[in-house]
Amino acid sequence: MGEKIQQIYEPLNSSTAIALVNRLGLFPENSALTCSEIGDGNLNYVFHIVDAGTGKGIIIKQALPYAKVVGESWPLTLKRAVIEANALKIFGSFCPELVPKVYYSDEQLAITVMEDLSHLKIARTGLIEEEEYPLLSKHIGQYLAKTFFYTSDFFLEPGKKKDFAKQFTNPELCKITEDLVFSDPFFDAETNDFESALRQDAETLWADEKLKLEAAKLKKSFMTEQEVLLHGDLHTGSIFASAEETKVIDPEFAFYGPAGFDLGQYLANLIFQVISRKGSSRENIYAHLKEVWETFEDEFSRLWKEEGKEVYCKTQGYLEYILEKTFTDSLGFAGCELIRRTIGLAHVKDLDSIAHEAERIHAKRTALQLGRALIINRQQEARIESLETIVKDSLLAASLS
Ligand SMILES: Nc1ncnc2c1ncn2[C@@H]1O[C@H](COP(=O)(O)OP(=O)(O)O)[C@@H](O)[C@H]1O
Ligand SMILES: CSC[C@H]1O[C@H](OP(=O)(O)O)[C@H](O)[C@@H]1O
Repeated sequence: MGEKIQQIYEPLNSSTAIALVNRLGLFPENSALTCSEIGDGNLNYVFHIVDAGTGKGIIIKQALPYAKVVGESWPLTLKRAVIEANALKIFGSFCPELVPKVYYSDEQLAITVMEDLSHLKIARTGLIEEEEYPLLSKHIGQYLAKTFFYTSDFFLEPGKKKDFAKQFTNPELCKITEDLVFSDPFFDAETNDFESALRQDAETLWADEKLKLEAAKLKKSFMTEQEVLLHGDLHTGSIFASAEETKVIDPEFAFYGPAGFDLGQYLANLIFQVISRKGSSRENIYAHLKEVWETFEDEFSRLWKEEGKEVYCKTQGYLEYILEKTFTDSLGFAGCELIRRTIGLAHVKDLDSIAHEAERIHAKRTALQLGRALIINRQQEARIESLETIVKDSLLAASLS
């Protein structure tokens, strides 16, 4: 790889992106390079540079000094790029087959140059098209188990873990989640975004003190429990997939937080598929819900038994306590994600793309009811089988209402 090039920040365009990869020597000299900006996320630029001769590509992701989805009125730290590059490197060291390779990163330019995954499809898009991903949830279960275990106090020397926690202090991006996931959807906040047909449902939710107390507890957990290095935004739009491969991208929200958060976001985004699908095609998603938890549980338990360094790892019942806490928390976090993506800022295509208005509103109402049920009942539903039951009960209740 070429030497480090000192830069001052400027947003790239196609020609400066090509000039950059040439300076870095990432393609053979005189390659015929083309570049297009393909970013479809809320926050950043993504440049896809392809060598027309070989078809080989590379990705440059660049943070903008503001949130792209809102514009310059929402300034946002460029430091998220260095957080993302470092998180990709750390997660890639635990599960190289599940994370894109980082070729180069530059804090000043706020860029990460990484492996081109264009041969894969964003899992959300593929799931909406009802493509089957037989290995997706097994891979995500393994990813969650390894990133959880190897960044936790069960494996790391306590000083090293605290160094990591300091390195991944990410206050501005955490604040986005604190507001958009844990606060705004539970109040009549300006950022909320929903169709007028859902106003009554939103108002009922804002008046629900029992629900708000539980949301407050989950927010506190998110803000105070430094258990593991989280991805921080593990929805199905942050995962590339095919029938054989899975790659987790976009960890710019990475920070030390409660272990159940990533799992909860993944579960919730699968649940959007249960809600938006009809009939027997839901079964495939129920299988994913079970698979991700069971793989996580098996792999995490194996790592704990074989490599656990914490003195209490051999104490009867401690592993079971940690697993139960993680699962229970994940249900609560999943509930917040379901509510947030339905009436808060930054929706999901799974629901928004339902063309028929009455069906779409019905699906969104179901997501709200299910989100509430998961948050309120998370302590009583400590088994994976109960998750399928609670989802099925909510679908049934919604169809009767
Ligand atoms: N490594 C990659 N290879 C190919 N395409 C990518 C890669 N990373 C991102 N993309 C494309 O860019 C889009 C936005 O990337 P993402 O990291 O999610 O950005 P944001 O942080 O703005 O959400 C993805 O949905 C995908 O289409
Ligand atoms: C104004 S940020 C909203 C939303 O955007 C992020 O998603 P992504 O980077 O995957 O597009 C994250 O989920 C934030 O909550």
